[in-house]
Amino acid sequence: MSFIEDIKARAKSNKKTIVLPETTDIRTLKAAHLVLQEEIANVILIGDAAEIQDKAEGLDLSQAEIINPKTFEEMDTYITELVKLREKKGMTIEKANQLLHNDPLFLGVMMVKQGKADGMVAGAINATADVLRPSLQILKTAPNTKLVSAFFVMVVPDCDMGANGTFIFSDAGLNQNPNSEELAAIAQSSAKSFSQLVGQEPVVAMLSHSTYGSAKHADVDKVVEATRIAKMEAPDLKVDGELQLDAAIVASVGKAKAPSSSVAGQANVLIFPDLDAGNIGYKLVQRLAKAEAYGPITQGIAKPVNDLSRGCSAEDIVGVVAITAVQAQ
Ligand SMILES: CC(C)(COP(=O)(O)OP(=O)(O)OC[C@H]1O[C@@H](n2cnc3c(N)ncnc32)[C@H](O)[C@@H]1OP(=O)(O)O)[C@@H](O)C(=O)NCCC(=O)NCCS
Ligand SMILES: CC(=O)OP(=O)(O)O
Repeated sequence: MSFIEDIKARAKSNKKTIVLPETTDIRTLKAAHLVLQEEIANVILIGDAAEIQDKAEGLDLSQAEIINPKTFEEMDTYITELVKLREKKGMTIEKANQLLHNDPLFLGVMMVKQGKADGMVAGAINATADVLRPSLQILKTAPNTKLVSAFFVMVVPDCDMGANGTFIFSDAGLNQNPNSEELAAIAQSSAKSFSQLVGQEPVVAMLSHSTYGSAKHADVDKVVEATRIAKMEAPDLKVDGELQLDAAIVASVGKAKAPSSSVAGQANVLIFPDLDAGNIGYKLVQRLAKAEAYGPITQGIAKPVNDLSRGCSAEDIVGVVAITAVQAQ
């Protein structure tokens, strides 16, 4: 069974409700149709029912719950709750009323907060910052978590590296220039996400342009320190660095460049030194190696809200919905 078939089967076995706020986007409506047809999750769509049906011509959305902000009966409660949550940050009844009526991303996140939905997926037409900011502000980090970060599950065709071609690339979506402590936290969260989603032992490489001291620079020092912290905080985790990408995933190169490392050549969780590297890296592998790329999936957030690339397909959205449903179980 492929990675995504396994995730879909797990989602079906304990069905959750996922809200999709971007209903002016046809890929989102196609994805909703497929999610309902494959019985992966229950779906809530935000918008005007007549407009959605019009746009979704030929698609069967009869099983979706459509919520129009203008007529949503719980709106007053949501406004009061949002004010309570963000009063200290300047939220007023007027602002909450404005946001919840006019910004489906805020209404979707509040549905997750209030337990009406188990998770949200958006980002097909909104930039990552706009998708993640409401969830960071309203849902906050999960207990015992320092930092929310975002990863991609990459499934590379015809590849015997990683877990038979499956990898986590992290952080590829959220933290722009993580320091050593933050990189160590991203490594530990990503290892847990790999175990949860892929079901195999994580082998974590802290990536750099240097392997075991082959280059000298402050950027290298940051990764060396992050590796030290990750090893100290998670002594049972297979984690090593600093490693170049080839030393991390190609057995023969790993042996040549870092012969004493038990991670080199075996890594399936790749921790990038900053968001430039992570975001460019995942897009290179997706576009040139034709890998499936699911994400950005968030980790460390109190309830699952996941993002998409604006370049996503309807099938990508279905995959992220299934992953979100599994995270919610
Ligand atoms: C996500 C992002 C918008 C957060 O930015 P920000 O400037 O910190 O946003 P805000 O200051 O409005 O912070 C919102 C809240 O989230 C919290 N927060 C921000 N980043 C966080 C993180 N990584 N983990 C946990 N909480 C975080 C802040 O503490 C703040 O909480 P508060 O309002 O209760 O005090 C920003 O990190 C970003 O733009 N990242 C890059 C996204 C991107 O473009 N990716 C490339 C494409 S995938
Ligand atoms: C994840 C990502 O890069 O998102 P977008 O392509 O929408 O900027």
